[in-house]
Amino acid sequence: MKGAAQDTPGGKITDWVKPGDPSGEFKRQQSSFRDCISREPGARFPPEKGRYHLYVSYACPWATRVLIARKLKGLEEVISFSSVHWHMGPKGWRFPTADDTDAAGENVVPDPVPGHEKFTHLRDVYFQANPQYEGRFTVPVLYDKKTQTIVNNESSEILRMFSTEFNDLVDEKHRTIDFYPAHLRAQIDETHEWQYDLINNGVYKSGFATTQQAYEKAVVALFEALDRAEAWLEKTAAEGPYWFGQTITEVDIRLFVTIIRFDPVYVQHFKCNIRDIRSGYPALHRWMRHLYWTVPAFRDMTNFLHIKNHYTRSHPQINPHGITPVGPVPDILPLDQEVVVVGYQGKR
Ligand SMILES: N[C@@H](CCC(=O)N[C@@H](CS)C(=O)NCC(=O)O)C(=O)O
Repeated sequence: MKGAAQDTPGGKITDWVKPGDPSGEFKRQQSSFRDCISREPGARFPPEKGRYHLYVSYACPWATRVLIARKLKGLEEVISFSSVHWHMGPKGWRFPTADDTDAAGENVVPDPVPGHEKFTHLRDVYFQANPQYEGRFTVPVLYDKKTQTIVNNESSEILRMFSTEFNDLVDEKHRTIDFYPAHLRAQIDETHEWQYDLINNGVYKSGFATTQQAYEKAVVALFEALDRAEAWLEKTAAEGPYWFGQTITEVDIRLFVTIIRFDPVYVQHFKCNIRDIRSGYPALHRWMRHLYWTVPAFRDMTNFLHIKNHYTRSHPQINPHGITPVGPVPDILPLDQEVVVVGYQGKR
């Protein structure tokens, strides 16, 4: 049986750093399913109401990117979704059961796709799509119910598909929303380049490092990138409230999901503690709270219960007893509550 002798075909699920790799550095694998839903005539996966299902975890920042986009684009009736349980065990993400009472949230349900009644773990979906699959069983997964396969499991690509490919199926108001508008593409690409590696993935590189050197390299680079983000938001505050002025773009969505997890989880669990957001980065803090408190898609798709429990109880190599810290209290401050800034003077 698949996975009987080991957690994944490549090793244990908690092997975030390859065993024996002396660098101690976390290296993220490439996503494997890279097909696209496309409006082009004759496309293998055309946009169609009710055809696709999105598997996510509320805990996961990559998955939350596409959940936010789905809602902002008014795709609730077009693409169904469900969330796995927040706990990731030796077999990876599992579907909640009727006995689970500790994972409240919209659509936190057993696999709802017809024909999947016996599926207990997300890995079952991966093996249905490819019985020889050898990669990690990650969320998000965009699944095609019609051909019973995975279309794509790379959040940045799913996010982009949601922005444009379903426009014929949504109303006028949502059709004009474009997270990757032509006039900003070059700037968006350039911003993704440093934010992905240093911030979105930087928190993981910091937290999963198994040598002091690998950790320090990642955490220092992460905070330099946060300084850069802070400087940009400070400089452009008058044009805001979003990263590029008046329009929500991919950059807001992709950066938000990391920054919202920062104080509740990354500061302590991933040792990203040179500063925190609330007392160290006033402009980022304001930008994040504005999105959370004034744009419902951001707030509705943020589930702190799943976020805090997942990280602290699914990484025994970091937190062997699985104790979830109570603070910070609250998880996010109110919109109008400014904090006296400590530490941040533009340099460490
Ligand atoms: N490149 C992927 C990364 C997704 C990813 O790493 N998801 C994590 C959760 S935050 C996951 O499912 N990990 C399970 C595993 O690696 O076993 C994307 O952006 O879609």
